[in-house]
Amino acid sequence: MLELKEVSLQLGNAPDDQLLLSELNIRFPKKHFAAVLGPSGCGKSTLLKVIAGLREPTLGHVAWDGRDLSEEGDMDPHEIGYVPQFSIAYDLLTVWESVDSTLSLRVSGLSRDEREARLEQILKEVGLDEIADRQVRVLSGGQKRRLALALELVSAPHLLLCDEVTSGLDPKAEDEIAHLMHEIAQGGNRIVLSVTHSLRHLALYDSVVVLYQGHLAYHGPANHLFHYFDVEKPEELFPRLAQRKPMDWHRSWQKHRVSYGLEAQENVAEEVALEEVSSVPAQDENEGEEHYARLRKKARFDDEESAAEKAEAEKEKAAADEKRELETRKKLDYPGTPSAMSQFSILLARRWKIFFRDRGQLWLQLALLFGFPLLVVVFALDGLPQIKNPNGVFSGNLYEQAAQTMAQKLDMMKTGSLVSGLIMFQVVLLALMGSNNAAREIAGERLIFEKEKFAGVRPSAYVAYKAVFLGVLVLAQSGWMAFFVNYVVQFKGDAFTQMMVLIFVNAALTAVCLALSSLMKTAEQASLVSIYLVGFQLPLSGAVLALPKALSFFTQPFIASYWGWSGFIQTMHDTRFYDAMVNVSQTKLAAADLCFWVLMTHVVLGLLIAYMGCKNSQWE
Ligand SMILES: Nc1ncnc2c1ncn2[C@@H]1O[C@H](COP(=O)(O)OP(=O)(O)OP(=O)(O)O)[C@@H](O)[C@H]1O
Repeated sequence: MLELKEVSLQLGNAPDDQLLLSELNIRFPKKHFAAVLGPSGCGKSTLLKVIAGLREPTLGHVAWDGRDLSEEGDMDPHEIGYVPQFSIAYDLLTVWESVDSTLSLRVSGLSRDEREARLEQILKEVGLDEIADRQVRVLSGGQKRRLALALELVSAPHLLLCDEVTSGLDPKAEDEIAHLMHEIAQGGNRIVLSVTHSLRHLALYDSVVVLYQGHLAYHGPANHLFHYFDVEKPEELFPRLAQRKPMDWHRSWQKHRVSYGLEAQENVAEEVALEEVSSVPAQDENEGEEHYARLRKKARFDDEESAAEKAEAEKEKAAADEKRELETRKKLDYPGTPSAMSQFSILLARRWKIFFRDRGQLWLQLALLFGFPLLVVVFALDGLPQIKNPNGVFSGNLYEQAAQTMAQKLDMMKTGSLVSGLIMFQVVLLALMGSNNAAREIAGERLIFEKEKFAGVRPSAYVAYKAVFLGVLVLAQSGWMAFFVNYVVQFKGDAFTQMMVLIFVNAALTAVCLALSSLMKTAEQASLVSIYLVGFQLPLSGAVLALPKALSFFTQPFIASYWGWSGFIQTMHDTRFYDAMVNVSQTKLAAADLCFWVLMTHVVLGLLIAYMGCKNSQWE
């Protein structure tokens, strides 16, 4: 039994702040399919979120089987399924892969055969078994809704919350999905709540909840609905609601709930009600009450015998359902949620699959990987002989030798400037790659992640897999950049340390952009902020123009390219370019060790913030 007791939700603390839900008292028995209806913005989705534990009620509480969820903790992820309004599957995975990865992420301990049998059964149940190998991106709207339901069925939840699962579908697809939800409610011993705008399938629902501006205007059998609101056609319901104040509907329902609510259904045989319900408007309170009292009495005497038989049959069926449910649960619940390590490897394998299937992203990565180092080399071509062999041999008389020394110093200045510029160029390009790697990584799939987190995926497993996936990209990008550029240009100094510096710069920007990605609401926002961050790397590094001291004191710690550039130049400390590079830039270089420490701090802080960003909920 799901029970809402005096549930209210207010946006702020002030008395006149918007009230999204007001003193809701609703009970749903097991094996129940209920519709949540109401005009747009009346609080239907908010109600589902409160039940799901995604939003805390300001007052009142939600209880499941007598357990107060606000005091004794939310339901376990496997107990509850939530189908949100947005798509929760990756376009590039097939139907089978989507359900398979969700099952693996949510339920542990199944053998390969058991998993396959379970997958086949679920896909059959939702009618997707014929198109199991089709990619999500080519599914129709109705098929996507079926898939969303399939993803929730993997853990056989006791409570399934569906937020506008039928909206935007053509009438045939809408019919099919509504029937499917009905079957899901009947087949398992579960409660299915469906938020909907559609009044087309009222006969399918065991009960209908009508909300009006956060107030409960009705919760009872569908066949009493029109009578209660004194309307004849479904389309008259919402205009009818608008004729009274939300509080009046609330009060009216308080008065009539015993006559019209689910309690009334228990007493009044459905056929009698359907047959005899005449137009008794809700406002004619006394007449309405008497009418229903008469109906209840008649129904009790007429159907006493058949009601007893019916109750017996229902009891038997419920026991059989319970047994079947228990058997499924033995397999699905008790093994528990997979460990963080298993979730990590499932998520990582899935990410690589999507990465290699996303042709656009793959080509872009390859273009950056090979194109950027080539670009650096092109800029180095003119100065290559000097970089490779800076030592000239002087000849001639003293005057000529002095002129040669002067010319060599000028050359050295130019070469030093070129080398410093090439180092900064590499650093900035790697910063750009870092931002391209990570900016969309979390924000671009935030709602899918929120959904998976709700279903039991740990933020630690999620951030760890992102770190490893992006780490591989960083190693490939920085490793190849360092190797290729050094091979052609032949920088002096320790090549390995230079490669490490480049890896750390890329990793620092990748981690920081991942953190931004976890904090931003949309992928576009995250990309924009990350691009600004990269754009400021060059001017604020001090490599081109020396910064005012006061400014550099505040900005330098955050500018990874300064530390990368500085650290790289320090590897050439013993070469003849060093002084030239230092003189050209006029910016004080940091010690090599310090550069590594600061870059490492960027990486660690970036990942830490990404973790905290992922822990925070971002459903809105
Ligand atoms: N975090 C929030 N801040 C401000 N207003 C909010 C917030 N969450 C919900 N609301 C407001 O609460 C009201 C109810 O929103 P909700 O999404 O529950 O409505 P709904 O009945 O599901 O609407 P629809 O049928 O259009 O999806 C709306 O007016 C919405 O703007």
